[in-house]
Amino acid sequence: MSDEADEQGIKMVMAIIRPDKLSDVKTSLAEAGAPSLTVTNVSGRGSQPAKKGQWRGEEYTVDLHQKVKVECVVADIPADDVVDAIADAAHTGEKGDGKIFVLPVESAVQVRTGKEGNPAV
Ligand SMILES: Nc1ncnc2c1ncn2[C@@H]1O[C@H](COP(=O)(O)OP(=O)(O)OP(=O)(O)O)[C@@H](O)[C@H]1O
Repeated sequence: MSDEADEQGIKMVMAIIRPDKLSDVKTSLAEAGAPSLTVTNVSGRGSQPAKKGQWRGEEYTVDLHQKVKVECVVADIPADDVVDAIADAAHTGEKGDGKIFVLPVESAVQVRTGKEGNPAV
């Protein structure tokens, strides 16, 4: 474990990314040594402009965009490394690339073994 990871405790890196970047992000996380993750389909709003459409002559606005939420909890790997891995893989430079948040995690339990804390992650 690196000194940085030793001091950080358990962190959750939560990223909202483009769905079509999920595959690259998974590869990047595995290469960074953080292959475990949870993925959820979400919709959300940032600065990405709303989309206008028409249905049966009526105009409608879609202000929520389809995104993917990736949650990755780490203890032995610096959260910064995980953030970099996701940011590199998810970047296009266009509006709507998403955001990454880092949250402290109070505790963790591995259900199968009953291990707690860092070893559970
Ligand atoms: N402050 C926030 N709180 C919660 N979710 C957010 C927040 N900002 C962005 N998101 C989520 O991230 C998704 C992508 O955001 P988006 O990339 O549009 O953010 P932005 O940084 O405001 O804009 P851009 O990268 O286009 O300049 C949103 O659809 C939303 O799900």
